[in-house]
Amino acid sequence: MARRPMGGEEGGEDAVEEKEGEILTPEEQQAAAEKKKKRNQKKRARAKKKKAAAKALVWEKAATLSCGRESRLVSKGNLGKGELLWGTNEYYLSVLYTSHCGTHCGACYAEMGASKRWSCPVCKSFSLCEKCDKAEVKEWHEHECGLFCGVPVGMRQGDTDYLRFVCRFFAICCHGAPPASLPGSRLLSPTPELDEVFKLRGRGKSRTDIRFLDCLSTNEELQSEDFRSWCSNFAQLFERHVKFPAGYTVSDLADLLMRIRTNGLGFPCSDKHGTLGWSLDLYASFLDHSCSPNCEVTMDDGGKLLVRTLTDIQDGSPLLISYVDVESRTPKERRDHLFELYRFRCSCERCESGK
Ligand SMILES: C[S@@+](CC[C@H](N)C(=O)[O-])C[C@H]1O[C@@H](n2cnc3c(N)ncnc32)[C@H](O)[C@@H]1O
Repeated sequence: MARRPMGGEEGGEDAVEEKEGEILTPEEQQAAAEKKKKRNQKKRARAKKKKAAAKALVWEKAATLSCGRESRLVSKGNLGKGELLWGTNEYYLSVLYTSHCGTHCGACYAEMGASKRWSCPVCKSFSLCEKCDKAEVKEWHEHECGLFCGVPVGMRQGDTDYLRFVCRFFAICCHGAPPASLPGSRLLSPTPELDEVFKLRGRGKSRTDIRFLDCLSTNEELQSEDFRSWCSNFAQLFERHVKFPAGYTVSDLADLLMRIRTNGLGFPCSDKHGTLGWSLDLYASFLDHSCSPNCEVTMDDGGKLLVRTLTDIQDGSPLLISYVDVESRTPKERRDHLFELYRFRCSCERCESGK
């Protein structure tokens, strides 16, 4: 029987079919309405997905990754003071400081207080607030929890930031990215511009699917002998107790620990808010430091990492944040502090001019 489209463009999503020249029976009307409802649901889901993808890529509108031996983010177009450049929790791998594990939610990082709902009875290092207490989060946490509890008790005592970070990283390598309600759900998304950095830095084959971690610098020659041997001992001990992702070696892990120290971003990354923990972020970890920054990184209540401009910025200028509180320190104290924490000698304009 010939059909004609109704309600919308010919053959379009909203088309409801009816028999030509006939009045539809109530059953047919109901079936047509059902069909239309389903089509609209699909359409809305597609639009939502598209919107989420556009939102996640918002940084691309504001910045370009300039690749080379030194890589950095530079502005794309002129930017105004106070502009939000990007904000998402989907691209970072993070941990709370050990002292905050029982007081802050392990998914959104909000302080829990009375809203604390769940604490992992096995590792006792991961809690969830009422909002984030979801089955899929607990299920995914079991992967990292199993790794954490597989190492000797001595390794789990005291400060466990590095250990928890490595457990989360291994869990992602072996079991895939966390669900959307945990940070880092898009860490395994393809990032062609990072492939470019990777190639330019001559790092050979990527060790894991979280490629940006291989791109970041280790500043190995500037690390202290003590820290280098700590990294190497940690990696060897870890290997004795935990199965490594295929192709990943003890020396890859020792390098990762150095990268954490050199590139870890405290969040919220400003001394006035205090720091809850730290992360390595696929994009923000390519922001260079300046003692007179033009951007700042903070975190919102839902755990999104926000990058905002502090000044007007001209097209093609580097986007610069301050890794430490600079105003309360003399130039020498600033430089020493940066070296102590991040192992690099600051060569920003302000330091070069001795101010
Ligand atoms: C978080 S990364 C930023 C991305 C980095 N430029 C890269 O190529 O991977 C931090 C590293 O960048 C370099 N860096 C950032 N800001 C700097 C500055 N003001 N002076 C000298 N080196 C800097 C240092 O090597 C530092 O360890």
